[in-house]
Amino acid sequence: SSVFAGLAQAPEDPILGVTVAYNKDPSPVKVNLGVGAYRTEEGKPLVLNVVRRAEQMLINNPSRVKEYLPITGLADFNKLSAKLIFGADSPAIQENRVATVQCLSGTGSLRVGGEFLARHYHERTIYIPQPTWGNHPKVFTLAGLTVRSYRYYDPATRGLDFQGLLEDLGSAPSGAIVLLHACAHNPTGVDPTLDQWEQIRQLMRSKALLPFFDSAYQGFASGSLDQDAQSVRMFVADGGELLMAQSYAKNMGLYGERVGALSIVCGSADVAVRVESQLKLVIRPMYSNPPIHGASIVATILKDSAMFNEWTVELKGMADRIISMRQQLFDALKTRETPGDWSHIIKQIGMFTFTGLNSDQVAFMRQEYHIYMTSDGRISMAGLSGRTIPHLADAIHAAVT
Ligand SMILES: Cc1[nH+]cc(COP(=O)(O)O)c(/C=N/[C@@H](CC(=O)O)C(=O)O)c1O
Repeated sequence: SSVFAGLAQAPEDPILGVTVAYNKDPSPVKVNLGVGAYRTEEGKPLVLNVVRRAEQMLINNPSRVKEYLPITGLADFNKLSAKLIFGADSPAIQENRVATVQCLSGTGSLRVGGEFLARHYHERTIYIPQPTWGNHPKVFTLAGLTVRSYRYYDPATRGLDFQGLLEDLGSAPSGAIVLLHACAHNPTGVDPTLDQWEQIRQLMRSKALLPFFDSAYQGFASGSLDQDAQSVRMFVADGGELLMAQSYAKNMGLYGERVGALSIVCGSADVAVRVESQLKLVIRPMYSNPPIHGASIVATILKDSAMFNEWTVELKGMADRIISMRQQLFDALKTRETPGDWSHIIKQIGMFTFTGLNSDQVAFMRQEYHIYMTSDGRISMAGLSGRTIPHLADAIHAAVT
């Protein structure tokens, strides 16, 4: 017998469980469009050339050791990560008002930030977009925050519910925390325009709402690292405070290395010093200190201008391939005269298309066509290729007719 004999079987994760089901399917025509992980035209995971070069340099470095990193992580990596998202000319960086800690990828950065806020911030409520990344509510609830939603997506227009967003944030208690996707909103692929971001910023600052940015796709939405950071930089430019979770999983293809950073932009340098000291008390009993390998790869690339440029070229290549998948899927549905307006496929940006297909149609496509996607109708465009697009278009056509 076991002391855990009474334990219930937990359900599979809505996103990562799709890969579990996909792996069990023996069909030769199966396609995995679930997890947001980039695949090449040949359907294979991609290790960027610049990452391989950086790893080679690290391995060849005779003085390389495997000592513990500080609780806050690799110092070079932290400085370079802040520069990447806030900009090399960021006033907040120049005034030493940014506390940055290396965390376990985007998820770890969100969790450490959530725990820090639950411990040290006066407002325990965090407003997250409806819909949002499936893990967000669990991360913040377990961190000790109270999760509420703000309207974000309008199914009727398949666009932003901007009025609903402004109303919900307008009626939030002053000082509440607001989670914002920096770019390439997951799962909808719908981002506010720069004008709308400015209205959001004004409303939030007028109510002292605390921005918590989640940047998991910088460079993936537009292909430009700077363009995809514009929303964040508008908030930093006004001198206000914010939290920022960064992930290198997608834009540097470091999924399994778990490389990310949490930055807190503070009102003054001496506050930033105290914030960093308190972040260490969150991290030490959680995982003590972060892994060295992935952060060393990122620091090697970001600090060398030639490697940085090579990275931006490879990143744009990934973004462009995803955009061409959008166009090809849209064209394939047009050719089939599939009923409905599918223009959102080419209007949405980032890794995902929020198709509008319902859970029954998703289940049908899995059973009949071995297409694997999340039940909310989200498709990871990076999982497609010229070879699989016709098969997906056939499945969508059959599902809606
Ligand atoms: C918005 C967002 N934020 C954070 C993460 C966490 O990424 P990390 O690997 O911890 O750096 C992901 C991952 N999203 C994809 C993978 C996943 O669900 O874990 C996805 O939505 O498929 C996000 O989509």
